[in-house]
Amino acid sequence: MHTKSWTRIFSVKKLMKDMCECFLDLGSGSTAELNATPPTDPSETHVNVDGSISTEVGFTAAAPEITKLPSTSIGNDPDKQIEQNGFANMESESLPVVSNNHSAADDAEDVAKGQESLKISLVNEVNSECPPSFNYIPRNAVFQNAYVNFSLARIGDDNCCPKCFGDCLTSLKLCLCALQSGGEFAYTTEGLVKEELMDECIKMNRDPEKRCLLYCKECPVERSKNDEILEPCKGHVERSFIKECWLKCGCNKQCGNRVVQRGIKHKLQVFMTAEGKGWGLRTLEDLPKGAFVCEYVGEVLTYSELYNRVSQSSNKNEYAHSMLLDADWGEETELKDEEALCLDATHYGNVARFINHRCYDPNLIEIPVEVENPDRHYYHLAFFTTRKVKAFEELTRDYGINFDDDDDDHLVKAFECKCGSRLCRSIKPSTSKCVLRIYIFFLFFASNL
Ligand SMILES: C[S@@+](CC[C@H](N)C(=O)[O-])C[C@H]1O[C@@H](n2cnc3c(N)ncnc32)[C@H](O)[C@@H]1O
Repeated sequence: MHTKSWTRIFSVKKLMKDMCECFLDLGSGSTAELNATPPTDPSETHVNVDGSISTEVGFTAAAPEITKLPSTSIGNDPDKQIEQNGFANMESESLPVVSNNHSAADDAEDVAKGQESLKISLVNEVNSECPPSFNYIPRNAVFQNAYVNFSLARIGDDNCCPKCFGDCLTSLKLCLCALQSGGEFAYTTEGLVKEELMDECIKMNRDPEKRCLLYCKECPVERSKNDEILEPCKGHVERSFIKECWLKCGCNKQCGNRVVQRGIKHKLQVFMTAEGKGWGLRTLEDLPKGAFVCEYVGEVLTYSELYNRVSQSSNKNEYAHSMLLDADWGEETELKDEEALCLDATHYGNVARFINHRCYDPNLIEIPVEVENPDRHYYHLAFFTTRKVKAFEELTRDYGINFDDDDDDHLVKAFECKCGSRLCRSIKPSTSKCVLRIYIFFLFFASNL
């Protein structure tokens, strides 16, 4: 324990790396701090809410409501072909619409193509870049090997609240679903995540040093590498779950413990960021703290399926749109391949694929939400606001990237962060901090001579 905390405070490798960066900085006379662009003040942004744009749009036709996606040969081939179930024809016939014609304008008016209860517009007032081509899906869809079984028979009476009626939130007795959300209802009667739960989630996410990590006995991430020697698990952040009422519960559809399953309820817009982060997502209305914004939707893949996609791809940033469903990893002795799941929104996804990263103090946080599946291998990743958010503010989340390390296992590869946070993790240390670190470095070596 003592050694662990000492290595956390003093990492020789990190110190050497910082020193090299500092020497380079001193030589060039520039620091990332000086280069960091502050985020645009939302109040100064001119927004075209009606969705009219001057760009071309390249969205493909939306996927039908399916729970199984066909096998795809997605990889480094830009002309990806979908091989089975006649999807190849559907794709090539409707792909891609890249012109300033009527359907492009329609796409800009509603990125979701009518599949959400609200239209989600798209604007680009910064450059002439076209939005990426992807299939909008409002709900997760299983790709191939992932084991996701929504059978009612799998939900035991202690995994739902069959004896409840009406609205569980207003009932005097705590329902069985609430007991699985840490012993209380996660939501207020206004449909917001309760303050205490939100603050606990923020604390768990904010400081990587204080995160509680769960370790798998045999980690699917390491297993996928197929190396001769299986590396130990690097750990998965422990998270609080929300359990929502569902089909087998006795309450009605309007029950206050059903929020994420109702879908997007606040007006959102995809827009081109001015800071060079590419496309981003913003709210068009003021949001209170704890409000549900959207869930991260994509193809449900096993980790090894995702690993194969990434390793076959020549563009290492292509899979920046994927997230692990690892909140439960490390709880069991051994996780089977088909139970170690992740979401990939690269080719099929929803608006969440546009959410950019902000270090330390983003205005969104992801919380695992259990709706259909009692085993927690599969769950929904839902984004809620961490504070009040003003209309036209960009919505951001912390990807959990450590810009210092060459973290090869992270699905999103490190980029030059332009989040503008005062506590941005990719900002190199200032000259004074640098001098101090050099001093500590020499002290350390002197004391070891
Ligand atoms: C999930 S995508 C987010 C949407 C993306 N901006 C787009 O145009 O599709 C993640 C990618 O967005 C970019 N990005 C996200 N946050 C950023 C940040 N704070 N600074 C710079 N680039 C960022 C990086 O290229 C990253 O790999």
